[in-house]
Amino acid sequence: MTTSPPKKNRPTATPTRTEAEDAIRTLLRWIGEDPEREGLQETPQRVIRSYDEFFEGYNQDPLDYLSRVFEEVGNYNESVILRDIRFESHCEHHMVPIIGIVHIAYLPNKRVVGISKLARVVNAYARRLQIQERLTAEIANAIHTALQPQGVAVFIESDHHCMTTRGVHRPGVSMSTSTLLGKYKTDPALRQELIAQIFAPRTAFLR
Ligand SMILES: Nc1nc2c(ncn2[C@@H]2O[C@H](COP(=O)(O)OP(=O)(O)OP(=O)(O)O)[C@@H](O)[C@H]2O)c(=O)[nH]1
Ligand SMILES: [Zn+2]
Repeated sequence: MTTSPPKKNRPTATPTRTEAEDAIRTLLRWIGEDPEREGLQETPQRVIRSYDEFFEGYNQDPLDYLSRVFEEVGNYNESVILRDIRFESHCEHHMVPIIGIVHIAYLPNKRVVGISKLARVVNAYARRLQIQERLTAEIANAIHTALQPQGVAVFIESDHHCMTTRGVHRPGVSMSTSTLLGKYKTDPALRQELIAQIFAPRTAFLR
């Protein structure tokens, strides 16, 4: 599977910031607007600053976040599960938001990672142009490569704005994807237990 290319490996030369802002002026004219009217004069700069945030993942190496591991885990040998990690991405077909949640589980093999780093990995891949299937697989593969755990599972549920605000206009449709690696794939009982844990009702005090 191809992964989203980091900025430094991009096949085409990076335009200057001014060229990027000019492209926004072109789009403003395309939709019938006057880029010189007062309210729009600074919009190209604002849009490009927004792009810096939306697509910051191209400047991040997710494996860096997983490089600090902890090995003093006692004999902990059960799943580590993070549920409901919110993410914001953009679909690569229409460049409009995909908003959803990721659930991550891994079965450690003597090594664990700081839990915030898993959310950072999600961010590093989500803040690129994506399709959900690839986002799911990339998160799972990164954890698998970095931690070499006994198993990894990633579940994503999301809302694709390209289906709700345009095109087929179907609000309320959610897309679910999953990537299961290692024991979660090969051991049906473990998988079933995991799915029951991940999709169990949330404890009231954690809401
Ligand atoms: N598999 C997959 N499809 C996606 C994802 N995000 C958006 N899409 C779909 O990508 C497809 C692109 O289809 P095209 O026919 O090339 O584009 P389009 O003419 O804009 O299609 P419509 O959205 O049906 O109007 C659409 O069916 C989208 O719903 C995603 O994460 N995964
Ligand atoms: Zn789309």
